[in-house]
Formats: sequence, C-alpha cells, structure tokens
Amino acid sequence: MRIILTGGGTGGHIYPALAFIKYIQSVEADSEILYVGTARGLESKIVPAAKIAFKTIDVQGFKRSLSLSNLKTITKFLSATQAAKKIIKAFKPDVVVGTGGYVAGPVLYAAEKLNVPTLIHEQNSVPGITNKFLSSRVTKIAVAFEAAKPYFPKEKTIFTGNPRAQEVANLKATSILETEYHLKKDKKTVVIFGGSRGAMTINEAVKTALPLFEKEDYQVIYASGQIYYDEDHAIFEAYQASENIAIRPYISNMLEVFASSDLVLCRAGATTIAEVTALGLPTIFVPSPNVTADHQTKNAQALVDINAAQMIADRDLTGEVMVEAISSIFADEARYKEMSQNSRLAGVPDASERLYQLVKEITT
Ligand SMILES: CC(=O)N[C@H]1[C@@H](OP(=O)(O)OP(=O)(O)OC[C@H]2O[C@@H](n3ccc(=O)[nH]c3=O)[C@H](O)[C@@H]2O)O[C@H](CO)[C@@H](O)[C@@H]1O
Repeated sequence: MRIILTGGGTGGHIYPALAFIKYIQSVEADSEILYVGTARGLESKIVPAAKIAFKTIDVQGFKRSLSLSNLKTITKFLSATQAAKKIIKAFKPDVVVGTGGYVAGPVLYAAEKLNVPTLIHEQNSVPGITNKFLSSRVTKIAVAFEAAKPYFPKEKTIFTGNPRAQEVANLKATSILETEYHLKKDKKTVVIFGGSRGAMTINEAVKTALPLFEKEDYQVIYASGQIYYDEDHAIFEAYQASENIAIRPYISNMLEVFASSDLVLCRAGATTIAEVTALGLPTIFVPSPNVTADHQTKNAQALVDINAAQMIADRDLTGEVMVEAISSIFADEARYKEMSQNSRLAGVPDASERLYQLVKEITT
C-alpha cells in the first residue's frame, strides 16, 4: 500500500500516526509511506528521527475570532493546498490519513480534490477545528472516544480507538528506571508530566512538592517540558542527586517508562489516555484549562466515571494536593488494584488493526 500520513503540532497528533505506520509496516512490509508535516511542528523532529520519509508544507492555524491574520491564514491555506497537491501527484498514494493539527487541513483537502480516498483520525472526545472542517469532505472518520461520534456524519464515523494503544498494550517492565534514570527497578514509581510540551501549573506544583517527594517511600520521574526545564534548571539541578527523584526536560522513551512504572499524574491529552489505559495504569489527571471546548476534562471524565482515574482541576492543584493524591493511591492497595483493572478495561489494544481494516475498506 502507498500511504500518506499527515498531522502534527503536538505529540498527541503525531504519535498515533507513527504507531499506525509501525503497524502497517508489520503487516505489509513492502508498503511505501510518506509523512507530510510542517517545518516548525514537533513532527519535524520526531518523524525523521523515526526514519520515515518526511516532506513539509507551510501552513498556519486559524484564530478563533475574526481577524486580519485569518486572511493571511486563508492565503497560506490555498498555497499549502497547491503544495500538497504536488506532493500527492508525485507520490500517488492509495490513501491519505490525517491525525489532526493544522497541517492535516490542506493535505486532506487536496487529496479529496484529487479523488484519493481519505480518512481522518480524531483522538479526542471533542473534535479539533481541522477535523471538523474536514469531516464533510473525507471518506471515513475514525474516533478514539464514543463521545466524539455525535460531532461527525453518522454514516462514515467508526470507533477504532487510538493506534498508540496497540503499540503499548503488550509492553513489559524493563530496567530502564535503573539504567537511564538512576532510580530503583522495584520501587513504586509515579511518572509526572504535563503533556508533550509541559504545563505551568504542574511545574509549579512539582517545584513545591520536590522536598516532600524526597521523604516519600515511592520514587518520582518528572518530565517538565523544555521551556520549564530551561526556566527552572537551577532548582531541578539541586534534586538530580536525590535518590528517588529524576527530572528531565522530555522523556523520549515514555512508553518503556510507563510500562516500568505504577502511577501517572499528567494532563488529559488523548494520546496519553490511550497509552495509560492500554497498560492499565491508574492515573491522576489535571486537565488543561486552555484547550478547545474544555475537551481534556471530557477526556478525563470518561475514566473518572469508571473509577480508573482521579481528576484534579487545574485551579486546585498545589504541591501539597499533588503529593496527597499520589500518596493516598499508593497507600490503598485495594483502590490501586481496582483503578488499574478499570483502566485496562477502557483500553483498546487492537486499535491499529481496526484502523487498518477501515483503510482497507476504502482502498479496495
Ligand atoms: C495543549 C493541547 O492542545 N493538548 C492537546 C494535544 O496534547 P499533547 O500532544 O500534549 O498530548 P497527548 O497526551 O495527546 O500526547 C502526548 C504524547 O507525548 C508523549 N510524551 C509526553 C511527554 C514526554 O516527556 N515524553 C513523551 O513521549 C506522551 O507519551 C504522549 O504520547 O493533543 C492531544 C491529542 O489530540 C489533545 O488531546 C490535547 O488536548
């Protein structure tokens, strides 16, 4: 199969595409794959590093209110569509798959104009602006939350889960905490991070919590995001020697770290949710208050409702609240076990397979 994937801006749109590429390569070794992204998005680092053919187009996002810069966005959209058409004509894909983010707009739009079958994957419980715009044009729509279905045309929308779940589902714990993070292999471990780029509230809370964490009988691995790491380098540096705390700007082997840990505290980004549920990890979510239609709270609520997760509102998070939430889950074994079982029940370990069937359906 010849397939173009596109999507980007943040990790949450890129990792599902990469997971799906891995799956396609495992079932069709002779498949030809091209990823289209922007030069500025996180995809320009992550995709070439994964050794996947990568081409860029220039595009910018819409502002939600009417503004002059939207005029510029429209002009850019039109020229990006032309650039995407050129890439599509040269590559001759059987299908074009978009995973959200601004860059997917012109690529999928161009594919549809050229009569190439198209599919979009929506990771969230509330669709992003790009996928909403594309929904009337594409051939099929795959969703990772049942709650997203009502936003899309019923006849072409199918629940598949998030491909990242399948990539993670069978991972086993390794010695990575010991070998790369100077932590103990068998000590209870909580992973803390604020989405793929870090989060200010979580970072502030962690800074207050660090002296408290030092006294706990569990260990902490924290990814601050590059911005906060640079800002607070001096504070973090002082804890690098601490026996039960490891701090990094970004954890590049996050799946292995998850599989080797016991609890997660993070934003409620959709891809993270797919990962933690595939592994049956109990989670404390602090949804970002700055996302479209408060979709992270809705993402997290689905898991709180089945007692797989706890939620703390961003405005309520402090260092003390953070430590108390983590410590009390670790202290209650029965609760921990129940949360873990319920988390696993929410996972979709065959998500890539489901998405692949859908691709097959529209290309044959
Ligand atoms: C602020 C914002 O707009 N966030 C959105 C963005 O989230 P964002 O990209 O932050 O979040 P997601 O949780 O979906 O994905 C983050 C990904 O980065 C990985 N990771 C994170 C930190 C780290 O140090 N190392 C690492 O590998 C996680 O394991 C995960 O695979 O896209 C998601 C998916 O559309 C949305 O649900 C989020 O609301």
